Amino acid sequence: MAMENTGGEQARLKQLAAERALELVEPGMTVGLGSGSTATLWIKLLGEKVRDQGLKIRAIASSDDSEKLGRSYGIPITTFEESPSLDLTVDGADEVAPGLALIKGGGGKLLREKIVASASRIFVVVADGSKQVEKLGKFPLPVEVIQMAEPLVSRELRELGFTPKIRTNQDGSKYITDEGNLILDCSGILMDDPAAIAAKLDAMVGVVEHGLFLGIAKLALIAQVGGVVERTR
Ligand SMILES: O=C[C@H](O)[C@H](O)[C@H](O)COP(=O)(O)O
Repeated sequence: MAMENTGGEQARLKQLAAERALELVEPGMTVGLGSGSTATLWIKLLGEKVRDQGLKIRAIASSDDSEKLGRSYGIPITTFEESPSLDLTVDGADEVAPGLALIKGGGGKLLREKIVASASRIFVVVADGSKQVEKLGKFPLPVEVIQMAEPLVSRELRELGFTPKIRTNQDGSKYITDEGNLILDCSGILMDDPAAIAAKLDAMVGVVEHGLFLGIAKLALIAQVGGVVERTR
């Protein structure tokens, strides 16, 4: 276990999960490109297949960064107008709990990630073993909010028992999402009933989206020292 915690070993495990997920891609598919370090490894592998082996796919990206990366390999980027549903999306997660309940959004991309994931026939999570938890919530839950509503939403989140913190950049400025909103990182609750919390967040005016992905993932590819474990819902 100790080895899994070292940065180099964690990077190797992420790569293993990404490699396994590449096996799921078939010619002709429309795929969703996730965001974050693990999804990035998968996009690079996919991009190499497109660039070097002529694999024919189309993609919709869950962030500006992933779209740019995909385009750099020549992956054709499409839209929901042209392709209303996706065959497969591969994305990372910050926490993976039983039932494939997830916290996502550590990189701030949760809004488009959830749109892309929800439009996918198969949503696959790629992660190293450190992301597995029994209960969600040790990783602060990212909640994307409209800027002017932040004080109101923060108050409601505190009433629920969360400690919300506005996400900032390294220079101390507020982190702004690809869609121009703020992220509140909400700590303080280990979730016995994530669905109940999701319902409360969904009902808050000013909340654009939150990082609880429940009932969306069909498969998780979790890379551990012994190999890649497949977990289904
Ligand atoms: O907003 C970011 C995404 O939800 C990422 O997929 C998540 O934070 C996991 O990222 P990583 O693979 O870098 O741990």
